[in-house]
Formats: sequence, structure tokens, C-alpha cells
Amino acid sequence: MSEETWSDRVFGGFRKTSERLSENLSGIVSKTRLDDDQLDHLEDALILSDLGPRAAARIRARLANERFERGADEQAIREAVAAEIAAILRPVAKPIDIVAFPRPQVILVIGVNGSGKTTTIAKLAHLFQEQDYSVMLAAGDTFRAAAIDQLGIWAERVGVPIVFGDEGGDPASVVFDAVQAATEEGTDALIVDTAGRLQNRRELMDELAKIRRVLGRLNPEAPHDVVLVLDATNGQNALQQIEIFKEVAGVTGLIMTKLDGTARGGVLVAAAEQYGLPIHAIGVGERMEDLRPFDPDLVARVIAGVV
Ligand SMILES: Nc1nc2c(ncn2[C@@H]2O[C@H](COP(=O)(O)OP(=O)(O)OP(=O)(O)O)[C@@H](O)[C@H]2O)c(=O)[nH]1
Repeated sequence: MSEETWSDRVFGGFRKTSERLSENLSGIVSKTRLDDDQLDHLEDALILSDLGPRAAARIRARLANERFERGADEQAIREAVAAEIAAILRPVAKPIDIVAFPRPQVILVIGVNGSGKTTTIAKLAHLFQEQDYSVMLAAGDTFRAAAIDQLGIWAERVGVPIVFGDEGGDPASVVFDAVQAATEEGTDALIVDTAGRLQNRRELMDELAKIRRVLGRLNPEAPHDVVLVLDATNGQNALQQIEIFKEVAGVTGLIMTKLDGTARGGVLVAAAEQYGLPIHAIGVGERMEDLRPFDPDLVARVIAGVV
């Protein structure tokens, strides 16, 4: 069997969303304009496909004004939906640019336990390496020994240095050591793992504030990025996490993982429409190569079932 391509994987991740949409679009045929019933039906289908009420309303409004010169059949509607989804995704599809001067660019990675944070850090390191940037990791999640070990294993696998401290140690001191080391080495990107203890917001806030203070002393521009990792299988929960982490951690961008298998990929569109935060990359599997910046037009076509 031939190796699955990146596009195949993206198709897999959005299959559920696009199938649900398809079921609801099938049979719609109209003259040059859609009537209110058809628009209602379409809007419901979009909401059921996890695109969220705001994106659904926006697409409905756009389709209400659309004149389908050759008649509004299923294909024409799909194409119009794809165009509108692409318009929502295009402004947020922004890879992380390594531009910090002086180096390193400090990228804090946050997210709840199990969201795929550790794996995403490894994949991001691999992606930067592919672009010829040097990378260092910092094990700032000192809360659990397993988290430090896991990141260490990935660092070795990817082939990047890692700075870590003891379990229960001060994350800010690990980050301090890491920035110093990365500065000395002239490393391009320093990716910092952090604990994702959302159950105790105060603690998390204090911890991140301390990391920021320490970073600020070494480089007032750092952290340059605060990236929230979201698990796409969580559907609407992922949106709540954006809401909370935006407030607690000053999120500057998102990475959505696990957009394969049972994912509810429509939530990507809901996040884009509701928050307008950059979506740096999507993860579609557990391998190192399975994280990439995404093509908004391809994802829009996949969701709308235009192939
Ligand atoms: N299918 C799939 N699984 C993924 C993806 N990314 C991560 N995982 C899996 O999700 C699980 C959790 O990933 P971790 O990277 O350990 O997540 P974490 O957020 O660091 O979790 P803790 O270490 O428990 O805090 C692991 O079994 C990963 O292999 C993905 O894109 N697709």
C-alpha cells in the first residue's frame, strides 16, 4: 500500500465534518437563488458540522445574496460554501516566522494535559529544522517527571538539545537557563514546554507571569510567541479553552492537533471566525512529519466536499 500523502491525511481529518455537511446538502436544487427554508437548512447543517453559529450565519448571509447563474445545485452550493470558508481561513493561516533579533525567538507552548503539547513541540522543532533553523527545547513543565522524560525522548529523536531541571523545580529557572544557553549558541528558536494546569488558573497565571518576568529581564521582546495547542477531537471544548487561555496566558496563536481519525475539523473554522487568532499549523498524526502550516483553500475545499 502506498504511503498516505499530506493531503490524504488532511482529507481524513475533515472527513466527519464534510460527510455531515454532505448529508445535509444532498438534494438541494434551486433556481438562481436559495429560498429561506433552504438557507435555514444549510445554516443548520453548517452548525452541525462544528463550524459554529457565527461562521454558519456568515456563510448563510453570503449565500442569500448569491445569484447562481447556472442554477443552485449541490455542486454550485458546495463551491460557494468552500469560497466562504476559505475567506474565513485565509487571514488566520500564518506559519510562525522566525524573525527575532536578537536570537533566540522564544516560543512558549501552552495547552491542557493530553492536548498533544509535547508531541507538537517535537513536530514544530522538526518543522523548523527542515527550514534550516537551529532549535533548542526547554522542559518548563516541571510539574511531572514524565513530562520532562517525554520531552527528552522527543528531543533525542528529533536531534535537538534540551534544557531541563528537576521535577518540582522552578519552571522560570529552567527557562532562564535555556534562554542563556540558546543565546550563547546563537540558536534560532527556543521552544518552551509549560505545565497545562488549567484546573488551577491562579497557579498557572502566576507561573506564566514569573516566566515572563524572567524572560523579560533577558530579552524584553520575549516571549515572542505564546502558542496554544488544541485537540481537535474536543470540538466545542477547544473553543472554551481558547477563551480561557487568551485571558490567562495572552495567547498569540494556535496549533490544532489530532485532525485525523475522529476529529471534528469544522472547529478550526469556528475558531478562526470567533477569535481571529493566527492558526500556525495543524497536526494530522503522531509522526514527526505530521505537523504543517495549512493551505486554507485546500482545507475549505475538503470541508465543503469540493474535490
Ligand atoms: N492521532 C493523533 N494523535 C496525536 C496527535 N498529536 C498527539 N497525539 C497523541 O496524543 C497523546 C497526547 O499527546 P502528548 O503530546 O503527550 O500531549 P500532552 O499535551 O503533552 O500531554 P501530557 O504529556 O499528558 O501533558 C499522545 O498519545 C500522542 O501520541 C495527532 O496529531 N494525531
